[in-house]
Amino acid sequence: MAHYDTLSLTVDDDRIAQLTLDRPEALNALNSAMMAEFAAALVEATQSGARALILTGKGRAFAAGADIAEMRDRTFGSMSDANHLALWERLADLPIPTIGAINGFALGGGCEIAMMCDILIAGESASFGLPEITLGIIPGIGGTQRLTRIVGKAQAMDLILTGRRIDADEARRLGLISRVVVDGEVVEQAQVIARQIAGSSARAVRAAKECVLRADQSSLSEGLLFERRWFHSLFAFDDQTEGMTAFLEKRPARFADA
Ligand SMILES: C[C@@H](CO)C(=O)SCCNC(=O)CCNC(=O)[C@H](O)C(C)(C)COP(=O)(O)OP(=O)(O)OC[C@H]1O[C@@H](n2cnc3c(N)ncnc32)[C@H](O)[C@@H]1OP(=O)(O)O
Repeated sequence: MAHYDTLSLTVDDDRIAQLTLDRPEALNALNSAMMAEFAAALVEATQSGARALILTGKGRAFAAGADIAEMRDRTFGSMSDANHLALWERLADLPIPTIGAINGFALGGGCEIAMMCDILIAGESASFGLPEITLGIIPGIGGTQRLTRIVGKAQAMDLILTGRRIDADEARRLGLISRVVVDGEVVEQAQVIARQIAGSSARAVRAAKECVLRADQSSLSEGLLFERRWFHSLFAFDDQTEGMTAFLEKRPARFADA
């Protein structure tokens, strides 16, 4: 793995990649150096053959948002010419499942990156919010769009216009995250989920991810057709025969790429 200054990337023997944001002294504030390294690390993780990626933060935050010190003196020209913050979107395009393991603060851009993950689990004392309004700006890493799709207009307006923070239980009630776990066990629990995914058929996992994501972006009839076509196509591969044979022979399936 390459050396990074603002994050670390590991890939273990089970082909689980873990990307850890690593600027704990600034609560993992997302600066330009981290954004460039993040994009490079995603490429490296994918090329390593990883079957799932865990994203977490070092210290008492997942990430407390974009780096305010770095942004304060920026101008409209420098922000728009550089299409600032656009690189973070690469996470949403990753072909393998992503699991956000949220410890502590996930605010502003931290919350927005978390919402890009496919599966999101958080420690009991994690907190989420989009406080950009208090800085005289709005979310810039997809926060208004993703939050509205996830929780609906009224809740999104409430959270974005007031900038208030919510705890892990409220985030789960609203649908932002899927599981709340004991603080300190977030990464461990994410690894359990990642191993389960890595032991499944790689093609079926990819198909499932593409279909679920399609649900957000297409009409129901297009989504249903997309799902059915993927379903049919999985019968072209050995994993389907192996999965069904294993069930009938009452043994665990042994998928080729697991
Ligand atoms: C543009 C959009 C993306 O769409 C954004 O993300 S804008 C940023 C939105 N985020 C915020 O507004 C959160 C800012 N941070 C806080 O409100 C607080 O730090 C806190 C998360 C509530 C934690 O407060 P606490 O009192 O526990 O800790 P400190 O405030 O002393 O923070 C420690 C240390 O980290 C620095 N820091 C925290 N967040 C950021 C940030 N977003 N950018 C830059 N630096 C940040 C903070 O300045 C402290 O540094 P120190 O004074 O110790 O040098």
